Amino acid sequence: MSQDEDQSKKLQELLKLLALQKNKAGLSKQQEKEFEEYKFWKTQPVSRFDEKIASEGPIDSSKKPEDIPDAPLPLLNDFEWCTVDITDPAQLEDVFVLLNENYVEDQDATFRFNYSREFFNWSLKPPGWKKEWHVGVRIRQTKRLVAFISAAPATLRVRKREFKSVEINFLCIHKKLRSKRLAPVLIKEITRRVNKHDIWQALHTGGVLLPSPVSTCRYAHRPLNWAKLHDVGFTGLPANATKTQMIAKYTLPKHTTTPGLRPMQEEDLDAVLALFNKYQERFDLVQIFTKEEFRHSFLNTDNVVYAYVAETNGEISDFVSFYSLPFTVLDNPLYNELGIGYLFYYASNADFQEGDRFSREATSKLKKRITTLMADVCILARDLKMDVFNALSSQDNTLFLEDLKFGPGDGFLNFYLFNYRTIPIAGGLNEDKDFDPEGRSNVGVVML
Ligand SMILES: CCCCCCCCCCCCCC(=O)SCCNC(=O)CCNC(=O)[C@H](O)C(C)(C)COP(=O)(O)OP(=O)(O)OC[C@H]1O[C@@H](n2cnc3c(N)ncnc32)[C@H](O)[C@@H]1OP(=O)(O)O
Repeated sequence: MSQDEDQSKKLQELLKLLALQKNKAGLSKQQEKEFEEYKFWKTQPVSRFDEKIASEGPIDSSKKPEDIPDAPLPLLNDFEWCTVDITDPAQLEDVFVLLNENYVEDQDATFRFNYSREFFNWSLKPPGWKKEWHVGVRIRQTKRLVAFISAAPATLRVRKREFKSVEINFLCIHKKLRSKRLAPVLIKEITRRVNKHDIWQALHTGGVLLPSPVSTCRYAHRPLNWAKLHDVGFTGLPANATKTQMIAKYTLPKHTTTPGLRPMQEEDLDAVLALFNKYQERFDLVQIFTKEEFRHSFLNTDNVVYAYVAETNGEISDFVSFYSLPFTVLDNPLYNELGIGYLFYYASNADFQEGDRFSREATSKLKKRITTLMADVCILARDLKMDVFNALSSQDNTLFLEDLKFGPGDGFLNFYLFNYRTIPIAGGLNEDKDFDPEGRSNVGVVML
């Protein structure tokens, strides 16, 4: 293999790994499996792939908390259930080690997601979090943590209906215990613990195809530090380009250009939340934030989340945020970490005066504003030493992805609602799975 081919293969691997972040089961292509072959999922309140959905709403609303068993399903004798108390540093460490060693890794184990304690503290403890929703399985003898699943409370809106729900995340089974049908047991246990709180719906995402996605989005990646990606051997040089040309292609301006752009502060919360709520109205699947939840998500976030506003003449016109989740680079003499930024929530009043979000006028105003804003976000991320910036085809993102040189990834992210029948929601992709700037997306929720 020539050096060029080798390097461009590495780039493909990197992009795939970036996509794996949410394409966590490591499946980059949608697999073919009939509904009846999903031994576990066919027993759950989820829609079939071919279901014609006439009306939206809960699939099973017959149960009450008192109908739900008080005890978990039994585990094999070698294992025991536990509630992981993540306020205890030693137990947080257990989760941290399990996930960093078993969650997502590329095939040659060259890179690993470098989740930090701060990241878990932030994502697992939103207001209203419950200790018992951090569920673990330990080896009875050694007490080693070998599996984990978490739920976090969230109010969702699907089209016009709001309901209490949870977001399920960080399902992880130790590599040595895979394919032993432990995942369904963990899912049933978290369901039991959530149902006990009279909550019957959940949102979750993954690369793996299950019955049935309410939406599918695609990842996009924007190199911020092409030279570093090239130096660590990730980025190949296209046959007809020089290094200088590639660096020039991805070089961003020195300074941001959105007028009045600055970090968000406590005093901004009311104005930003009002702007955000109004912006989110356009989408069909959103999380509704209380002020407290909004504060938790975007302020004092320990170098995990970065939130900015654009303020001119005392008015906040735009809000944007992104989070950091780096890779550890193993066995590389030059670098031991790759900084990775992920676009999180944003809002802009650019098209508020226009009635129809899709009109030519509205589209052009919003596209102009958020293209500048997202270029600035890339600059801010670069200044924070991030090397790549990721975004999905959700929200209004397809308006700026191409112009800002985000390349399409080969990872797709499926959104699932548990126990809620929904007519599919646009994920920002056309029939060929390319970004769709005309149709855009009606997914307004961002999952970690
Ligand atoms: C109301 C409250 C409700 C709360 C619950 C809502 C639902 C929450 C659902 C969970 C949302 C999680 C959100 C995230 O965190 S997504 C992140 C998932 N984590 C990873 O990818 C990390 C690395 N992988 C692993 O640790 C394991 O491979 C996992 C744990 C993923 C599967 O372990 P394993 O490979 O050892 O398999 P098994 O033999 O035990 O079990 C096989 C069964 O499990 C089904 N499976 C496989 N992967 C997933 C998956 N990602 N979501 C749902 N189901 C999945 C599979 O189709 C099969 O069922 P069926 O095909 O026979 O039917």
